[in-house]
Amino acid sequence: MAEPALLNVSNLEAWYGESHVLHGVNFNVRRGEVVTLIGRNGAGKTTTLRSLIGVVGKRTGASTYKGNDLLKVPAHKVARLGIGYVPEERGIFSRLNVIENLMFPPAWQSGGMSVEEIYTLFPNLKGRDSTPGTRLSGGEQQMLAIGRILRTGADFILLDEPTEGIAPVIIEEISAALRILKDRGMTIILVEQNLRFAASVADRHFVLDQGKVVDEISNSALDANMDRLNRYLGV
Ligand SMILES: Nc1ncnc2c1ncn2[C@@H]1O[C@H](COP(=O)(O)OP(=O)(O)OP(=O)(O)O)[C@@H](O)[C@H]1O
Repeated sequence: MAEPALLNVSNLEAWYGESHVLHGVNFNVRRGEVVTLIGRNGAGKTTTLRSLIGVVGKRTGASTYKGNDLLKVPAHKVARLGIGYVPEERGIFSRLNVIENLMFPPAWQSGGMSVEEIYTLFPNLKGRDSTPGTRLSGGEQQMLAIGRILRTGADFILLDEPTEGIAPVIIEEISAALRILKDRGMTIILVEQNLRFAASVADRHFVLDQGKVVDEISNSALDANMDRLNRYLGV
């Protein structure tokens, strides 16, 4: 029998105050998979990630993860389940240097990466311990934001637009790092607008439109479905 999904999101609805943003999101993620959420600006991709970790207003539906309904888990307890969130704005502290940023979150689970392993994964960070976090380039800050989460022992990573505003050469390095993490058994949900990058790491793509998942495309079928996808994206 097929292994049940690691995460099963069913009929997820979410609100910011009076504003009803998600209208019944359905998708699942298997252990060790990389899936993307793609869609136009405002489709609800970031809100879907934020709903999983409990930082929206109201949520309804269900989101089953390792036997827990995430919709019943308060935001401050989600990290203890091994879920790590890397927000689009990255959240690097300007008053802390690289190593202080890296050491900031507690290691919630055993099995997290050591600082050395993080520097092997992201060599740009090596030798930069005392550089203030915000002196790094955007791409290096993204590496630091991902590295910081890997140290906590999280094995399920929610990554919001890691390539936004980042130089192509660094995008390739992040893509290579994500493939290494996948080989190590990590499960990743990636919100992404850069289809080339998404295709370089993902197994499946879920298309969001107006607060719903309207399509699922396997990575191997991406090229054949480019016209359909571009219609969703309004390209
Ligand atoms: N804090 C908030 N308060 C009220 N409405 C919000 C808030 N954040 C987002 N929204 C609205 O919710 C909708 C979905 O936004 P969301 O950020 O999830 O979209 P997205 O698909 O991630 O797009 P983008 O790529 O632009 O971030 C949009 O209409 C947005 O204006």
